Amino acid sequence: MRLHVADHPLIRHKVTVLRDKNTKSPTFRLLVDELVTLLAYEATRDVRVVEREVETPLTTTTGTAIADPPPIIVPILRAGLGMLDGMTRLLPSAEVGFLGLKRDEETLEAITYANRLPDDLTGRQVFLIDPMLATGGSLVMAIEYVLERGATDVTCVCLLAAPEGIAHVQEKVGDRADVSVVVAQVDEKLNEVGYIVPGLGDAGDRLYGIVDV
Ligand SMILES: O=P(O)(O)OC[C@H]1O[C@H](OP(=O)(O)OP(=O)(O)O)[C@H](O)[C@@H]1O
Ligand SMILES: O=c1cc[nH]c(=O)[nH]1
Ligand SMILES: [Mg+2]
Repeated sequence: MRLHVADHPLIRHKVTVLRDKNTKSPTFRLLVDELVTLLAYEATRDVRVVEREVETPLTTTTGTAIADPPPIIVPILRAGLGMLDGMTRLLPSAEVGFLGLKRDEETLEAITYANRLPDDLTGRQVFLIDPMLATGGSLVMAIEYVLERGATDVTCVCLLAAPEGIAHVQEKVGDRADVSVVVAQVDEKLNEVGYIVPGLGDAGDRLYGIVDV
């Protein structure tokens, strides 16, 4: 697994406002969207492309186009939905699949409750989006899900990660070079109930305002 931690003052500034417990859902949603745009720039560095001829007003030259079939973006519901618009803005030709995972807050194990993805993902490039990588259980489940269906290039885009979660993903994925994690910031640790510290709380609740769904 490859790990890329974005290190940019604008990203740090926006994450700081996200962390603030007084930041309300409308601002939180806006900031998540802006952060995805900044992170997606790095996360799409290896997006598959082909050469494409283009006629300028002066001549013909060789340019670049997103390859076909296009990548598949998979938001991990609920919180990952907050990152979807930002990703599709940069990759408008991408297809979108959905994976609903909910962490059991007692056992900290992820449970799948929804799946709207093709069974056959042979050779496809997939972008998994979820703001929080805590124990890593949810992300590992999502990565295994798409790899088992044949995906060959998986990029995970997260906002905050705990070192424990990164280690867990690393252990499960091993040295596969076609799985990468791009994250805005790596936090200090997980607390005793599996929350990222300092973190930002429950990303789904903060995005959508509903607690305990
Ligand atoms: O790394 P983990 O320990 O698995 O935790 C991270 C997961 O927890 C959050 O989702 P949650 O289960 O709260 O669902 P939600 O998006 O519906 O709030 C988050 O969006 C991740 O999917
Ligand atoms: O800190 C955490 C951990 C899991 N899920 C969240 O939304 N936040
Ligand atoms: Mg949640």
